[in-house]
Amino acid sequence: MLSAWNASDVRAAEEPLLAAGVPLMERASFALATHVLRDVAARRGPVRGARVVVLAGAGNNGGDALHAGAVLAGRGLAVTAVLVAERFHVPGRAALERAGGRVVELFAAPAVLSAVVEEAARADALLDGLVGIGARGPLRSLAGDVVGAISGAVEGRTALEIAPTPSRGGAAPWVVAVDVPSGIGVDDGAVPGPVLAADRTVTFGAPKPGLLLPPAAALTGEVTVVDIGLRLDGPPAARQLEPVDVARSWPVPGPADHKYTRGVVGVVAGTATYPGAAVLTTTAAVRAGAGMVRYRGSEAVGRAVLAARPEVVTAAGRVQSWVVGPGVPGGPEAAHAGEDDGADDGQHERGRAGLAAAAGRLAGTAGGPVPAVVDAGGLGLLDDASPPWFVLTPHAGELTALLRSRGEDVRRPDVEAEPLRWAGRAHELTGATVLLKGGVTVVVGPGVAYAQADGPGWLATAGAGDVLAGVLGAMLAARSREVVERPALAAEVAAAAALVHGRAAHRANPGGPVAALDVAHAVPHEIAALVGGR
Ligand SMILES: NC(=O)C1=CN([C@@H]2O[C@H](COP(=O)(O)OP(=O)(O)OC[C@H]3O[C@@H](n4cnc5c(N)ncnc54)[C@H](O)[C@@H]3O)[C@@H](O)[C@H]2O)[C@@H](O)CC1
Ligand SMILES: [K+]
Repeated sequence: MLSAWNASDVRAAEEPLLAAGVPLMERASFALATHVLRDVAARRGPVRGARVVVLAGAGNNGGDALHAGAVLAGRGLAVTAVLVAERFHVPGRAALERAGGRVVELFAAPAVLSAVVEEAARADALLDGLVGIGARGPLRSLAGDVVGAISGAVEGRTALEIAPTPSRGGAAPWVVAVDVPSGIGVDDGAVPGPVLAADRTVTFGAPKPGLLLPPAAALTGEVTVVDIGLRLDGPPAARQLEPVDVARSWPVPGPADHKYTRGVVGVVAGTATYPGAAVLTTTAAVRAGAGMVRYRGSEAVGRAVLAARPEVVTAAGRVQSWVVGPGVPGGPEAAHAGEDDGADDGQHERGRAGLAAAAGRLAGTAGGPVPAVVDAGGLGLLDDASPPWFVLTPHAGELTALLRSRGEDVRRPDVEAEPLRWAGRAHELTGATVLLKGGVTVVVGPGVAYAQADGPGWLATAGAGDVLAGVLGAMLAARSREVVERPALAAEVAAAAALVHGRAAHRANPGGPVAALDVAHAVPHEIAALVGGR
């Protein structure tokens, strides 16, 4: 698992070490230079004579970059450091000059900006050391100008574009972000202004949340964490599950298991007009290893489900997790406006009953509360307060509607600009765990947040969300009681489902388009690969 800490926690961890004279900057800058050398060697062959431009800001981030530049100059690379602020890291500059590096005082002669941009565009490597964890807001003054101008000039790179893959060839410089790409929201992943998209981010001590969270996560390139000896003890601000975490916690059945110990998923999804969502959700739940899948929606849809998946049963009975809402019309706004016009095929009533059972509020149900996945039309069926073992799975549009229905003045672009903040707000307002779907999936539960970037862009296709709901339903059913008892566990399971779903999409058709049903069919193979490696 990757754990990310906020800037203030990293600073607090640095303080005692700095007070004790531990050479943190030497450690950081030496490791940074080592990674730059390795990358330049891999791309260019000989490193001697390779051209490096170092963008250095006023603080210690600039210090790291200048000291790394000094190491590179000492190895025979041609290093030019560009100082954007009158205040600069004095020992860093001195080290660089001693090693034979050249310094351009852009702050003293802003007119040389175009020459700087030209040199940067022709460089083999570009180090972005403008600001690190001391950044406040969008890049200002010359730092902003230089990033805007270089982004415009460097082939195929705009300030806000998705980071190119490390295999990107051509003449463009290899961009290495020092600690973080300068100008991102270090704690929240915001991109409030120009940011130079990096090919690699070398981050010190621990990942920062902004490296994992969208939208900034798209600008980091490969993230390399350098251990400089910091001890971070408190809870991380954001986490990212890795395959090994999911493999370790996957409930592999033993000889004593039967379908009820493995978990029964109850599904209310689809309508007679749109039965596909029900087929996808139930198929995914079956494929993800549910002990049993009960389709509890309308009869007409049930026939389509049974035709596709004869393993599914439609009779009432014990359920260990509910999946309510995929392919059911009506979201939060429709429900708020009292629009329940019958086009839902009676699914709203069935969904409400499922959610009431899951909340433990249905008279006469044995077994107590169980987890629930609440998707699409199910989101409009929620009560004012939900338990944390309900996992809401909106995309940005649905989350916006949910928030607006609860009095927040927010629009979709706001949610897209700050997904963690708004998923967190929805968690606060509803009490439920919130999984916000997107290129990077953000999950917020009580005291925990996850950011999962496991799937290809191809996964943005109709039906993919229905498959995720089914996979998550099966995973929640397998750990039903535990999820109800441990408030933060639903978020971990939801993040794990996002990982399995994303990796199954890669597996379904590596590098190419994927269809939702193919993703569902790839799920068992992905699970086998995961648990086979543990
Ligand atoms: N404390 C230490 O000794 C260590 C610090 N490290 C490095 O130091 C960095 C943090 O250093 P600092 O605390 O000096 O802060 P930064 O270097 O991140 O930035 C602070 C400086 O940038 C300017 N600035 C802030 N926001 C700006 C904006 N939006 N536009 C333009 N300029 C802006 C400020 O005027 C300030 O002078 C880390 O990210 C890391 O790279 C590492 O070397 C590890 C050890
Ligand atoms: K930086």
